[in-house]
Amino acid sequence: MTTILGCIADDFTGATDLAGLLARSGVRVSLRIGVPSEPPSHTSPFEVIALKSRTISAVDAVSETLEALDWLKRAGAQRFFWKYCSTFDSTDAGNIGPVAEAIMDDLGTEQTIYCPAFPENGRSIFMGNLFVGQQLLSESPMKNHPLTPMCDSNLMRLLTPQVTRPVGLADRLTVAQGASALRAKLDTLKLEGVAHVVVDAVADEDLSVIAEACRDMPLITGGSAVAMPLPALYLADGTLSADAVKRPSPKIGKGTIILSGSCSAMTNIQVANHIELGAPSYQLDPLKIAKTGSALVLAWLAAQDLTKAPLIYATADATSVKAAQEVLGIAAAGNLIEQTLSACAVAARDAGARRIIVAGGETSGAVTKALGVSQLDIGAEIAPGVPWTFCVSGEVQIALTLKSGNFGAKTFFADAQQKLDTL
Ligand SMILES: Nc1ncnc2c1ncn2[C@@H]1O[C@H](COP(=O)(O)OP(=O)(O)OP(=O)(O)O)[C@@H](O)[C@H]1O
Ligand SMILES: O=C(O)[C@@H](O)C(=O)CO
Repeated sequence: MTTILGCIADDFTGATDLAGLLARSGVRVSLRIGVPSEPPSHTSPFEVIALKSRTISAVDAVSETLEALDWLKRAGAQRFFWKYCSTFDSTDAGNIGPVAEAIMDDLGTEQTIYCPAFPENGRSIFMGNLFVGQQLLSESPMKNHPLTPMCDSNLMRLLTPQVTRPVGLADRLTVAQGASALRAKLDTLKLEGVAHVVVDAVADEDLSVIAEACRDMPLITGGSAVAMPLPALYLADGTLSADAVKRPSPKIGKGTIILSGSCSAMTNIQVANHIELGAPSYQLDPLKIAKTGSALVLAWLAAQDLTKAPLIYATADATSVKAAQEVLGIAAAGNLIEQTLSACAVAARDAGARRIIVAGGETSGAVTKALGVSQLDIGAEIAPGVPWTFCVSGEVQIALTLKSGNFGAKTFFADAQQKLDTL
């Protein structure tokens, strides 16, 4: 089936988040891990390519994104979506702007929008400032993120140094007037030479207005939520045929492993809750692993009953993370954890785990690569932006969920298992 919307995400949990929100409409969504080496075949109307480009150099991020764009064009897509984090995570060098400009240049389009708002998960934008719940981004726990600490909340200020063309704002007062008013504002800004427009949104109704106003733009950029209304719009006008429905979920065995490399505030709560509920757990300490390697945790894992959903986690508070980073370096500490959790994922699968729950975007990127997964079918959502996915790893069918650091309820790990039992 021809691809209607080609999507590129800068991390793996972000990709499943986007795919899950698109799949809410009931349409088939396919997620590719990295740019497929094969030319497009058996494609879905919505294709999402997951990159791990959030924290790599802008030059590399641009080159990987353009490769993904080329594959999606060959799949038939004429409209594209560039997905980054709902908390606008980027390093000081910043990949979001350079990637957007490279896609715009390739498509020959003069303007795009930036809307990371995800109201269901507490991310809203007002007068260009991004909020997490009631806090400004820079005052939220995102200020302590291990890889991309966010110390400014103003999206225009964050974006301007990342791009070469002018940045502007379509504020909530315009969005509240509806799609025609927003389109008119975008046209005015375009005449003024504004290529990059941050668009305010504080509620799902705003996202519907934005999607309607921007649905024909060659490129939309943002968090997953602004893409959510698009399938219904494409179904309504016949761009998408009604037979593009999702496949039923396969039955998956009970063996489960939970791997958490996220240090977000929410994951810390979820890990604590799962331990309180009595699940077997093993805490990874980067400083110890640097000295002794992963043999100890692998031995612990080999002795576990996988039907009890054991949890292996590096999740820690900001002070412990900083202490490890000071000794090992930020990237090295992260890599060490990612490699260890990846080795645990493969060992657990080989020992019979068929349900693999991963917390953290970078962590998910590493684990998915180690599992050799290349394509995922998107199933039911466990929490907003976190779907179960189904894929083949090492010739066995597994269910995999990749949880964004801050997503999911306190009981997410139990919720995930229950959800699969009810499918
Ligand atoms: N105890 C620790 N000390 C130092 N670094 C750690 C520790 N635990 C995890 N890390 C690293 O911190 C990073 C966390 O990033 P990751 O993207 O996985 O989670 P997240 O940012 O919470 O998730 P998301 O990107 O989905 O919001 C990873 O590179 C991980 O290896
Ligand atoms: O948008 C979000 O918050 C998530 O999908 C994400 O990108 C986490 O890495």
